[in-house]
Amino acid sequence: MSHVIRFYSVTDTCGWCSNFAPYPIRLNGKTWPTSEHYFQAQKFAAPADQEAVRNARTPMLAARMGRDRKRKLRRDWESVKVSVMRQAVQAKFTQHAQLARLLLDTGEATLIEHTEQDDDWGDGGDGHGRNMLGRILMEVREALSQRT
Ligand SMILES: Nc1c(N[C@@H]2O[C@H](COP(=O)(O)O)[C@@H](O)[C@H]2O)[nH]c(=O)[nH]c1=O
Repeated sequence: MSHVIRFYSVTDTCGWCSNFAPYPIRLNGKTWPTSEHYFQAQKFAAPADQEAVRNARTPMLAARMGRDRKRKLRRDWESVKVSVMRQAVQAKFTQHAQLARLLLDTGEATLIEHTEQDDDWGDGGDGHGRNMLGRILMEVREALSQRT
């Protein structure tokens, strides 16, 4: 029977689903300490701003910098953010074989980022959220399962 997996904190069950999990990715010719660093840095057009986020000591600090509107958000962010997240998550799971295995081992389970903090990437705590991160993880799982 298919089941539901709710994740959020890196230390919880399926914490490796979180973008804060410590798995570096290579993208755009650089190494990013976590998929969160990459995602947050892409909010900015200025290379110096991107680099500052890439160098953040923790994913939480990267998220804080990415959310700080003292840096100038790129104008098209709302229209590109889902593809940026897809790119980050895809890189994470194709560049770490052990993560690809863990994701495939979730089978047909529904993956849900469960948090009251976020009703866009997460479920909003009570299921009203869009769960975009969970959906992208399931898309990436589907793509991995079709690889030969
Ligand atoms: N909102 C949230 C987390 N959610 C994560 O934040 C990222 C999206 O960031 P943004 O689009 O800037 O809100 C994405 O990786 C999502 O999974 N995490 C956390 O520790 N704390 C938070 O409050």
